[in-house]
Amino acid sequence: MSGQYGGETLPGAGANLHPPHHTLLHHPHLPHHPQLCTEEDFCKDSFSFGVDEDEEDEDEEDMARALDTDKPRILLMGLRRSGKSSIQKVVFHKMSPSETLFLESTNKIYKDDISSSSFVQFQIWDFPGQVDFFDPTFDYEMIFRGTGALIFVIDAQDDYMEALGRLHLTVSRAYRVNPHINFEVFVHKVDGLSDDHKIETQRDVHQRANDDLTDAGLDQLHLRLKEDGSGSAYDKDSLAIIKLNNTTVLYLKEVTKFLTLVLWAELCSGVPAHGVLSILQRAECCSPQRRARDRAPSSLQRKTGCV
Ligand SMILES: Nc1nc2c(ncn2[C@@H]2O[C@H](COP(=O)(O)OP(=O)(O)OP(=O)(O)O)[C@@H](O)[C@H]2O)c(=O)[nH]1
Repeated sequence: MSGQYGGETLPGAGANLHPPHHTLLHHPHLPHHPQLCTEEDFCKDSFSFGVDEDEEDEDEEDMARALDTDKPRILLMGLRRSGKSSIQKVVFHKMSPSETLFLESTNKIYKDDISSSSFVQFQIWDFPGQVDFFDPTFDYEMIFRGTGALIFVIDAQDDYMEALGRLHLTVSRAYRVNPHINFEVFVHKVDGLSDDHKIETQRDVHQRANDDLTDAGLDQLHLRLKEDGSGSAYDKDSLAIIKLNNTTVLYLKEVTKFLTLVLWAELCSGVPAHGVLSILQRAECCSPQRRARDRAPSSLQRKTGCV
């Protein structure tokens, strides 16, 4: 892996990508939540499968607590090192892309409560690279049952055939448990690809993923990609729109050449706003009371049905 990523070259990057700790995960402008603090706090607020016995009780309690909530849940899944934790931390914790070089591999499921207000609340669950559906301590049925959206991350710089196999397994299992899950495929790490190669990769992933589903008799399940390849990666039409339920809609957009996604909303003002806080605040504009006060819907509002 190159040491350059996110526009900055880090001294020693590449030589040692995993020093023991990185800095704060909590962004001062995000509403404080006990589950969004330092790395230590963050780690405590996780649960796992296939762990040491003495950790098991605690993990089960965490799991029970996490499942016992009405908050919409987004799962981040994909192969090891595909960039799941980076997406989560850049989007929701304002970590800089270059800092993600130092992220350690996730070996537990990390759940993250995002609570911007009483109106917009949801959980992001970041999974370790290789979820073992056959591990008896991993109750995937229970997890999928309460899931609103599943984001599958694919590393575009890697050979993605294995990722496609894993995507198929994951989506077909999840769909059988809960056909209402919103599936999103993020072809990630496109910064290393030329524009043509990027579009080609996205199309190929899309085609193969849907062909696999059709072959498995799941043609009613058509996967959408974050990018449709029809225009620039930075067009606002290339937004990933994740509807978690009837009231919460997330918008994820690739805005820099290097990484990834920021939440974006122009729900009410028509003026794009970047950053998780702004979208979460703006998402509140979608409340029925607020909508009643607002004027004619923007094109994005019409597109998303959030009018
Ligand atoms: N070039 C490039 N590298 C990225 C991008 N996003 C993440 N990375 C790097 O990819 C590596 C793996 O990122 P992680 O976020 O830890 O990946 P993960 O999927 O959570 O990995 P596991 O925890 O092992 O499942 C890190 O070194 C990141 O800096 C990107 O958009 N472009």
